[in-house]
Amino acid sequence: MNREIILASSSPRRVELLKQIGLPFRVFCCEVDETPPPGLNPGQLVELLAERKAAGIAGKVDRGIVLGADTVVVCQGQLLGKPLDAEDAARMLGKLQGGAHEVYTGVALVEAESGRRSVTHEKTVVYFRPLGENEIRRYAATGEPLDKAGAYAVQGLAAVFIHRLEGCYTNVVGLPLARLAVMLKEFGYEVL
Ligand SMILES: Cc1cn([C@H]2C[C@H](O)[C@@H](COP(=O)(O)OP(=O)(O)OP(=O)(O)O)O2)c(=O)[nH]c1=O
Repeated sequence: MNREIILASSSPRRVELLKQIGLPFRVFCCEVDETPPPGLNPGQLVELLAERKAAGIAGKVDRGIVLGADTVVVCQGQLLGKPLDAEDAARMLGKLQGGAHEVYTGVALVEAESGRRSVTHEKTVVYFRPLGENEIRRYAATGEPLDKAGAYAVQGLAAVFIHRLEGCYTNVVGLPLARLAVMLKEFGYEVL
């Protein structure tokens, strides 16, 4: 029988993605220190933060598989987290428009009983069409960008900005589901 999955995330997008594949799970999240040590590349950074989130909860529960994740956007070598406000969102979107950028999501599984861990990340390349200043300003004013890495939601209104994507779509939303299924299988957990 499959063990309980505990999602160590406050992200409603990750909740929706897990529901999409019919996994029974509960949410248990706590604040973790998201300040990274210097010198990490984006893949190492998202893995570290995903692992911190999962390990923090695994220490608080008796049993189950704890899932942590973290998403960042990288544009021309620069890391874009969540925007501070609409103005910051417009600045980020100005960088993203008319070109390609990468979205990295780190995924960590920690088995509470044994402490066994599996950590990895996935990268997707996203292409924005050129955007006008008014379009950027109006999108920033919708509020959609505010809690999203890189100041956009591919699953929302920003779908009209994205003309091409290389790699896993759900990775951009915040959790690479195909990768997750493979990781869970290593823990003896069958999604199907
Ligand atoms: C690029 C992109 C990001 N995002 C979201 C996914 C993540 O929820 C968020 C990045 O922030 P994260 O720090 O990865 O996650 P979170 O703060 O929402 O939740 P928690 O730390 O509790 O796990 O941006 C989208 O929803 N759509 C997109 O297209």
